[in-house]
Amino acid sequence: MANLKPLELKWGIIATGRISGDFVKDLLVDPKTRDVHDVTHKVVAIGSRSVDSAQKFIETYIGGDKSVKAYGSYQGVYDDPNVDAIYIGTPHTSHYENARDGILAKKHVLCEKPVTSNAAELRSLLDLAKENKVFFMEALWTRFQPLTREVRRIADSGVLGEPVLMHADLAFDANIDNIPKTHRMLDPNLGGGALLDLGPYPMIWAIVGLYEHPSNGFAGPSSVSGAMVKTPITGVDSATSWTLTFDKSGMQAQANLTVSMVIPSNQPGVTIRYRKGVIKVASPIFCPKWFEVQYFDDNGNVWKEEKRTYEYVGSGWHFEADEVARCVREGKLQSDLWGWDKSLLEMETFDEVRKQGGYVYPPGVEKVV
Ligand SMILES: NC(=O)C1=CN([C@@H]2O[C@H](COP(=O)(O)OP(=O)(O)OC[C@H]3O[C@@H](n4cnc5c(N)ncnc54)[C@H](OP(=O)(O)O)[C@@H]3O)[C@@H](O)[C@H]2O)C=CC1
Ligand SMILES: O=C1OC[C@@H](O)[C@H](O)[C@H]1O
Repeated sequence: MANLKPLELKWGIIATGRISGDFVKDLLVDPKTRDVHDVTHKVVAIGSRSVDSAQKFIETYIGGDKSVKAYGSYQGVYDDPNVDAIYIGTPHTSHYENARDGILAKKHVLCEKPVTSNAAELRSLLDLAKENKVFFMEALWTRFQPLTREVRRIADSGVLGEPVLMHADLAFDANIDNIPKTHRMLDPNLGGGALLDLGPYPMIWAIVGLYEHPSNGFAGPSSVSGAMVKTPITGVDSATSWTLTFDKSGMQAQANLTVSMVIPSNQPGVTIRYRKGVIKVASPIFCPKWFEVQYFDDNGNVWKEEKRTYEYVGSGWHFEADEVARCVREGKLQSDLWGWDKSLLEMETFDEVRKQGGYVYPPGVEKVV
């Protein structure tokens, strides 16, 4: 790797909201600060519904760099021959159309979470990515952070035995009594609610902890059971709980997952309980900075404990960007770490939990059913 000339991936950014700014700040961090020498990133185009917003974004985040093109439409970015890959930072319910248009223009795509509004939209995008031979990935940034890779390595080593039970929780206070009903967290037309916005994070930990565990062998859950609390403000879920049972291939384990957008604390994080120990991952679970492992003796007493902490320049979104660049360099259509099967498991789970919870999108939201 270190001997290769670094690949410079040229990015076009779709939308100028909060997460696009966070992502671009991380793209501009020198990869060497995280010991990455095989890929680099360059932002070459910004697309917005308003050219003024695109220009303002360039001034705010890219120091007014005149070489970056500002477009008053997303299509301008898709059509720009200088763009290799697009990053989609629009609300959930636009992801399908933005990704489709980008793929049809033969751009590689990194699309924010949740990747689509439902599993049918995602399946349609995966077919299109295959047909057009472009890389496609949901921006589940947590999966690429060094902490998550290390949790996987320890679990894979077998030292903790099989997983049995896990809990992953993410909550924050979205101030729903005071934001407009048209805000993306509240508006069902924008896929509002806790499940779609926060649910990808408990899911990534269930996938890392149970689905990916060697004794499960990537078998899907045998059951999904969920319940929702709906806010009277717009009817979207303010809190949701769901349970996944993994017992199709020898391992017998359950994930209990919870999200809320009305609690101002994101404790308790993630706990994965194995037959011979436990891994506790700190909150916030989308970008934890430490985890600890307890090792049990034959009587279930702790005989060893260790804690690992992580620090790096930037906020943690650059690791997913590095993964995109490496996959593009290798001609891959999907990532080994967050492949299409995982986004599909996430979206199929959300479809089922919404069905059980009685959350029906308004007509026209789902572009593929
Ligand atoms: N990975 C992470 O850590 C995070 C991921 N996210 C994900 O990113 C996506 C965007 O979230 P966030 O940045 O907070 O949202 P914002 O509301 O801050 O920004 C969304 C942007 O999308 C564009 N847009 C296009 N259509 C619409 C529409 N109908 N209504 C509003 N905006 C629209 C706008 O950009 P323009 O005017 O330039 O076209 C807008 O600025 C969500 O899917 C969310 O789940 C969000 C936060 C953190
Ligand atoms: O991805 C996210 O992570 C952090 C939350 O604040 C945000 O609402 C969500 O979109």
